[in-house]
Amino acid sequence: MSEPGNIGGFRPRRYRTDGGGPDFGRMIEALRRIQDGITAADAPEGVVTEVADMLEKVAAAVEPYEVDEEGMIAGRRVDLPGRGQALIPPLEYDEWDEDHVVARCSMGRFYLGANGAAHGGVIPLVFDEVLGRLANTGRPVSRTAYLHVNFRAITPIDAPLRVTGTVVRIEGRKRFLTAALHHGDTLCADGDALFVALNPGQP
Ligand SMILES: CCCCC/C=C\C/C=C\C/C=C\C/C=C\CCCC(=O)SCCNC(=O)CCNC(=O)[C@H](O)C(C)(C)COP(=O)(O)OP(=O)(O)OC[C@H]1O[C@@H](n2cnc3c(N)ncnc32)[C@H](O)[C@@H]1OP(=O)(O)O
Repeated sequence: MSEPGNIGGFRPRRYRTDGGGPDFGRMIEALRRIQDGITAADAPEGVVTEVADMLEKVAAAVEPYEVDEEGMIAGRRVDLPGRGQALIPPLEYDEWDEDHVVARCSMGRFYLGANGAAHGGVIPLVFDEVLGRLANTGRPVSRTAYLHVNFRAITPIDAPLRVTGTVVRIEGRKRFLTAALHHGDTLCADGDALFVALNPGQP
């Protein structure tokens, strides 16, 4: 299923149209490979130097095109895995409505904590992303007031994971949601969150 086109009143900016245009998704996919590849590598000195030179050239190529937040593409391409923001693991959504969401993802070496387990910080990131978008689906924009996470079992990297999110109840501006992360039948983590709808003018 493709991701919904209008979330919480935000119209995602689509840089590439059917008529062509820059392939932003390909660039972010390459960046994700770089993140995973560099994290996993123990390369010889010549390769490290060569890669550092290339990355400095990459940085110099994009820096002249810096725009303010309104003009940004990363994080706004809701049709791309992880919204085209390389911090967020590449989430693919299978089910989505105003009450629940089911998504898949796999976390590469970039997200490794230790001993094959994902870093504990990435799981709240995934929950905040999935629940934040669910909380804002068909509703005015809200922000996370709290997000409580229970780590039930290690979350393996390079393995298929399933993320579910549910809207439990809504009380005025307050939206209470729960999330779960599974690897097969194993519950790796669950959590509950409060999102509060923003008042006019609230950042
Ligand atoms: C989110 C915008 C993204 C924009 C991106 C643009 C385009 C991209 C396209 C699509 C993307 C779509 C979605 C984005 C995906 C993920 C979103 C992630 C969301 C976040 O990652 S966002 C960052 C982290 N987040 C913050 O940066 C919040 C900092 N914070 C505050 O901004 C305020 O703190 C606020 C607004 C939360 C509340 O402040 P406030 O002044 O408006 O309201 P107040 O304090 O009166 O609370 C009202 C009632 O909530 C209760 N309450 C409040 N806090 C509580 C707590 N902790 N525990 C228990 N109860 C609590 C009170 O007790 C009261 O309850 P009652 O009414 O019953 O008394």
